[in-house]
Amino acid sequence: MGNKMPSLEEELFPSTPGKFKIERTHYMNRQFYRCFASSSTMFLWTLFLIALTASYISFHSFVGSGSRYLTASWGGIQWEKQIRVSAEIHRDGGMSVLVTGAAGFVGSHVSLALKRRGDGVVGLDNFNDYYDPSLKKARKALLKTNGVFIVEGDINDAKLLANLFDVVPFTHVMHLAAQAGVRYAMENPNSYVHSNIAGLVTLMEACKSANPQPSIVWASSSSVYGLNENVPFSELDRTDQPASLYAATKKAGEEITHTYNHIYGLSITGLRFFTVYGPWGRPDMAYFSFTRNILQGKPITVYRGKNRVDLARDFTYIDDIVKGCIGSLDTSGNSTGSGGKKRGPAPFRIFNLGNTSPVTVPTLVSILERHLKVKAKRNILDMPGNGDVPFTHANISSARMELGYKPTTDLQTGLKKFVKWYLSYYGYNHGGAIN
Ligand SMILES: O=C(O)[C@H]1O[C@H](OP(=O)(O)OP(=O)(O)OC[C@H]2O[C@@H](n3ccc(=O)[nH]c3=O)[C@H](O)[C@@H]2O)[C@H](O)[C@@H](O)[C@@H]1O
Repeated sequence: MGNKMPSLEEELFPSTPGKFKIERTHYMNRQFYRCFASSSTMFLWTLFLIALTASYISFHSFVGSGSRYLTASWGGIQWEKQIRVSAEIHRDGGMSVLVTGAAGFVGSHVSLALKRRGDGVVGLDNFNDYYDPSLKKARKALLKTNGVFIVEGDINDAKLLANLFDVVPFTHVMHLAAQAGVRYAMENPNSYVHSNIAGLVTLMEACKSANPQPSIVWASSSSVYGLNENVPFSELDRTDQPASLYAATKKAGEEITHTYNHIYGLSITGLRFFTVYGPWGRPDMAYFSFTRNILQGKPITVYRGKNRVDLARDFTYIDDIVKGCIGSLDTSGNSTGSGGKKRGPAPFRIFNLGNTSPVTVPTLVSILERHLKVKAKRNILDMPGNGDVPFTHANISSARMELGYKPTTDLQTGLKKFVKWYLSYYGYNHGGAIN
């Protein structure tokens, strides 16, 4: 009997289902001939096979729903192990954070920063194709080499969320998964409802039922200020005049999270991000698509507001946003509920995270031209009624006071870092479509 027998784990969790069948048949045939060489050996083999079958059945009842573990893309012993390892905390007083949208722009940066300081991080992302999924896969690979495991799944999958909370008692959730983009909401409105409303509620349900309940920090948007004209935008200004469906779903998110805070005692911090940019950024955003088109010698469309006024944004560099996110996690305070019941009041906070110095879109283009050393072909167009707002400008005194938030990167410096990354990632001759 010189042949190595497959271990129980190899039998139950073959690397591919096809391999399982072939190897097993082959193995059985060999054993069949050997066994029948002697009847006493045959008796022993019968006993062995009965024992093997019994342990197979009992193992399945132990894991609860065997079919899910063997057929779903998530689940299983190996999967759980990767999650536990990724969630391990390596510093005193550290936290274990579930980061949704971890393969996204902000999500990947926050995950890395948390991991580097010793916190446990598990990512969740559905890798949808709103923009080139290969960029998301590249971010995933970067996170993997830094010890962050990203689960491939959707925040609408309540079973998956419950399972994740069963495996790891997350202290915090950094919720960054969303359908982003202001103008795309006219093309695909339902994707905003799916991720920003339905997905958010499914996540809140999972958080409220988890024991212990995590504290939640999540991404709202500067777009909630909509048609507000008070500048700079303060958290106390009105936010009931959204200009796009995207903004409306983010505003709805602020109201939805408030009810979960009120009814279930979940600690909630909503962050209104102001046009975040930087390395590993989102290809659908203006600074990114302008860079691609300028390098390819293609024209760019620069929108202009009423009365030929330039549009302006309070562009905020990714590293500053990451600091704001981590400051929010560190100061979030605990959720108070348990068993789905509120035990006392919990914090409910909303902060602007901006740069406090708006820059016009034509100036953004000029900075890019300088860094790229290529002149842009500009098409100036009156802003269509597509959900855009003319300008944004953040008042950040609240975030400064409560989170110690202090942006330090101006647009010129931040774009230089972006261009450097862009050229190293795509090269000068990146010809393929980015979106
Ligand atoms: O701060 C926010 O809340 C939002 O910031 C960005 O939205 P937006 O400011 O519209 O960012 P871009 O799409 O990069 O547009 C920036 C500016 O460039 C202008 N633009 C955009 C595209 C284009 O082809 N031409 C052009 O002039 C837009 O009108 C806007 O004024 C993000 O895309 C949203 O996900 C985020 O929530």
